[in-house]
Amino acid sequence: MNNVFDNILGLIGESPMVRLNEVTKDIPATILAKLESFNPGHSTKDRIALHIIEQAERMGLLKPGATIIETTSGNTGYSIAMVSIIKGYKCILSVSDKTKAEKIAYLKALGAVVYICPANVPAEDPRSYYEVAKRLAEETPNSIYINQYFNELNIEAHYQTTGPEIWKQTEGKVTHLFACTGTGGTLSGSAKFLKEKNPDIKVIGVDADGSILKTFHETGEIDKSDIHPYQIEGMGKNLIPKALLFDQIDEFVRVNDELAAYKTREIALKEAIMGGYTTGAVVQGLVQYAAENPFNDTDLVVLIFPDHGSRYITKVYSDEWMKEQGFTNNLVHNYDEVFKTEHIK
Ligand SMILES: Cc1ncc(COP(=O)(O)O)c(C=O)c1O
Repeated sequence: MNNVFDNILGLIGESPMVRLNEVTKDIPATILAKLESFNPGHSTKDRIALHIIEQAERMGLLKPGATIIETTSGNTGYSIAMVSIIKGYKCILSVSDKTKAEKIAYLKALGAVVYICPANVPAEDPRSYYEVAKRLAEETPNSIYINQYFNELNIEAHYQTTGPEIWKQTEGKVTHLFACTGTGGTLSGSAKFLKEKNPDIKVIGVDADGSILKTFHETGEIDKSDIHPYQIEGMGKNLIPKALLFDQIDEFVRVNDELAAYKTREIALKEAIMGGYTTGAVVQGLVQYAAENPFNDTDLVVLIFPDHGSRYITKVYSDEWMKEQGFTNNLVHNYDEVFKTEHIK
């Protein structure tokens, strides 16, 4: 039999790449997007969920009927819930209240128990999703806490899969790698592998306006004045994750909610790739970087597109949501022309 798998987990990894032809056409380099939405859980987080859970099994930490606990903005939760079903574990997730209802519905559809916690409290506040997950892990017998922000297996998952895939897919010709950083695992693990192959590869992290990561990379200091609420889910942080290897990253660019939102919509309209909000953010990061650091036609740039747009239907893909945010100053599209819906009565 060909292309047949024992269960859904067999489909994790080996995500395809697609050339961007329109949204980056002013940049002379070859730009390839690695589409992590082709994982069965529709995001890059399938890789870490499978790797961390299987590593825990190998170490004898997971007994039958165990409970797996995690903090997540949605994607990691979906992936853990998916792996838990196939492997017979229970799954408890604490999520931020920035997470849209449809993302939570996805988690519940896969049998997860979900705790919704306030986003805009310090990480050490007992109501934060970090602290809630920690408490639940302490209170629940026969449980493990994945702790993706502080788990080095998060980096290892990408070191063993995403990095080698990028090397193989580009036949070793990749010159630049861009990814949004949340836990930092995707970029750190991929970068570590790729820089071992070729130390000249430039690695650029995309941070959120409202997050401390870019300043920390440049100064080694946490600047609390950087911190403010923002809308993009899954990237940027108000703490320093251990899964982020700052020394593997050459530079950070910081993108804001508004420009990332326009770019997400533009990618859907011009490339027919309906990515999540951080898909727009990574392309926006490339555009900003390219304005300061010109590329040439021998450069081969890989962008990680972390997840699928179906999880953002009531957010960045909702015209009403865009207008509520004040994101109406779109230089690329005329809202009335492009975002028009006609009702025939
Ligand atoms: C939508 C989305 N994009 C990007 C990222 C960043 O990936 P990483 O945590 O590996 O840095 C995440 C992580 O939570 C995410 O959910």
